[in-house]
Amino acid sequence: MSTLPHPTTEAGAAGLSAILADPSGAVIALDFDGTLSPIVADPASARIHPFAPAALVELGRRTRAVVIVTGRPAALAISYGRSPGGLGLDDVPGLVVLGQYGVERWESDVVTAPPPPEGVARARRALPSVLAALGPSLRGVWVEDKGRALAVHTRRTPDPQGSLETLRAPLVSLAAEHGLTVEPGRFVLELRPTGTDKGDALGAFLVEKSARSVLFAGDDLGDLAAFAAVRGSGLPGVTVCSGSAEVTELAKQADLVVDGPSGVVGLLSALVAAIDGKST
Ligand SMILES: O=P(O)(O)OC[C@H]1O[C@H](O[C@H]2O[C@H](CO)[C@@H](O)[C@H](O)[C@H]2O)[C@H](O)[C@@H](O)[C@@H]1O
Repeated sequence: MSTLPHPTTEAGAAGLSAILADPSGAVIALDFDGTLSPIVADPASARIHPFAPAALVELGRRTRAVVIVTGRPAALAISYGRSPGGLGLDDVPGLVVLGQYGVERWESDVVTAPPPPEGVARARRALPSVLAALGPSLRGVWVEDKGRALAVHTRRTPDPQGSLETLRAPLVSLAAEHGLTVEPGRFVLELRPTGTDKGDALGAFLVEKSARSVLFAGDDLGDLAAFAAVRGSGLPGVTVCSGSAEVTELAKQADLVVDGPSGVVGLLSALVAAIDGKST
């Protein structure tokens, strides 16, 4: 028997009640890093929480849709979304991944996306000299090239927050010069195409699926747009914060705060049990 956590807001309580009363109309939407996948120092070593795929498979069988809304390339979320020797995200019935802040869509093993804007290639060429000009204080800064975006990470520098602040203004200028936007995250600043965010992606998905209710869980600043989309949809909905000491803004705006990815997985499992009438 698992216990379903209670939202602390009226809107969240109404959202959760609507999901439980009519699961076949519910969309369950989740961020990847920091929500389904514990934060690690090396982004290439990130892997989904081992119990997440099983819970999502069960939710996929009971709800309108499960969707991952992530800054990662969609195919990478699928690749990192497999538990060792177990189930993977691609086992979730009908799963859709909206990757790179909604620019890419993965569905039934096929990724669709427009070509990256030319500005990304220009920023890629200019970035090394921008970093070099900032000097040795940025030792440990690492650039993750995502094809249609460049993520500049500071987690592995001696002073991750200080390095982030040093980088902010030069990267904002570089982005502006090449028609890109800067997406701030957990010890990362991403240069990515303008024009869409997680809120646009989730909002359009809810319409596409004729959703009657929604739950969205995230952990980082880029997830605030998805929180706004839940409220802006006019549907009963629950916003969930995968809590951490690194980001506090999301918890202030969430209907429910849980303890990181393990708390999210506990919530998803309890939701399955509650839908089946088996939770406390
Ligand atoms: O939208 P998300 O699924 O949350 O992806 C956002 C970014 O997450 C990744 O970076 C974060 O997770 C890393 C692995 O745990 C961590 O090392 C890093 O400090 C975090 O910022 C990813 O590397 C980015 O590409 C994503 O856009």
